[in-house]
Amino acid sequence: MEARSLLSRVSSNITIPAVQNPKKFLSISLVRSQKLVSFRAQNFFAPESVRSCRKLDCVNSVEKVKNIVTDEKNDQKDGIEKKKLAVFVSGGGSNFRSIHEACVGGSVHGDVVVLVTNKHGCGGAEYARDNDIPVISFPKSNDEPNGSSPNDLVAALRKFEVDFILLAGYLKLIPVELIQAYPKSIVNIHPSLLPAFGGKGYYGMKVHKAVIASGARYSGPTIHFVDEHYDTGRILAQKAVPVLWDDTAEVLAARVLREEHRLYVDVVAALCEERVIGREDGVPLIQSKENPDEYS
Ligand SMILES: Nc1nc2c(c(=O)[nH]1)N[C@@H](CN(C=O)c1ccc(C(=O)N[C@@H](CCC(=O)O)C(=O)O)cc1)CN2
Ligand SMILES: NCC(=O)N[C@@H]1O[C@H](COP(=O)([O-])[O-])[C@@H](O)[C@H]1O
Repeated sequence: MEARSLLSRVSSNITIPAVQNPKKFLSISLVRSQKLVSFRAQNFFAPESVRSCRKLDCVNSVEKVKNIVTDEKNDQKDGIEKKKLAVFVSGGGSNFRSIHEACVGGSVHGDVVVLVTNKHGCGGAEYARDNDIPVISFPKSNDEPNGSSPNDLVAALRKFEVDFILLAGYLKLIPVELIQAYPKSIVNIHPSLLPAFGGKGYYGMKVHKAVIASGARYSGPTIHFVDEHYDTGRILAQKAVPVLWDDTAEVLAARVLREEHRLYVDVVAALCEERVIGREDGVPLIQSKENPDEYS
């Protein structure tokens, strides 16, 4: 069904406070002119000094989005605070690097405040250390005897005042403790067009080999919210790329990865600018920065 047909007009701006769980308070406002809900979780576990009501005024007018004013001193852009990001990696971390570079360059209104990995020697962790980004090992394992427990990791992420968790080539299952602590605030990038070629066993080159063996003519990255199972959370963004007749898994992987870097930066920018809107049926949409009446 066309997205527009699901969008109907409501007469006034209604704020519906909904406590999603004792650790979080979700303030949801219906946008005046469309039945869309923007959401941001407020973290009650932040120290009192930084706890602030970040109830979001939904932005749906061209004026508001276009007249974005950057207040460098207070890390604000048109009243929207800069978001604190935790990135989870297991490997080389090229998606992590492109997100970090976008934060440093200003195209993403966020800061990577901590890196989490199950491989403390991986390329992503090396890059984090080279850029003075703290590294946390998770989970505890034979390889990582100093790894954190789920509850210790949640406590650490609270101390870093993390707003969003970005999985970028992280190869372990995120436990329910983390998902409950960060509702609608954990996203993952997967290198196929989910729901195809996803789930346990589908990661890295295994995904691209399966795509080629299937004869699929298209593949591409999917970014989705994370739930308690592998690759079954709500899809937020996708980008199709062609699969050519003579592609090897490596060639296809490189083509998909180039699009991953672009797509993830665009999605993280939307998350940090609070342009992710819930459609009436629960499908998350991204509001266009250039034309706020358009969604994708
Ligand atoms: N709760 C969730 N955790 C994670 C998700 C998710 O959607 N929900 N996404 C994955 C990333 N991922 C696909 O995008 C993925 C990663 C790893 C696996 C997998 O089968 N892993 C193997 C172990 C691999 C290893 O340790 O080297 C396994 O579990 O047997 C599937 C999909 C991140 N976490
Ligand atoms: N199922 C999870 C999965 O396969 N994730 C994939 O791992 C790669 C990590 O690359 P990077 O470390 O260079 O960002 C990326 O292609 C990402 O989509």
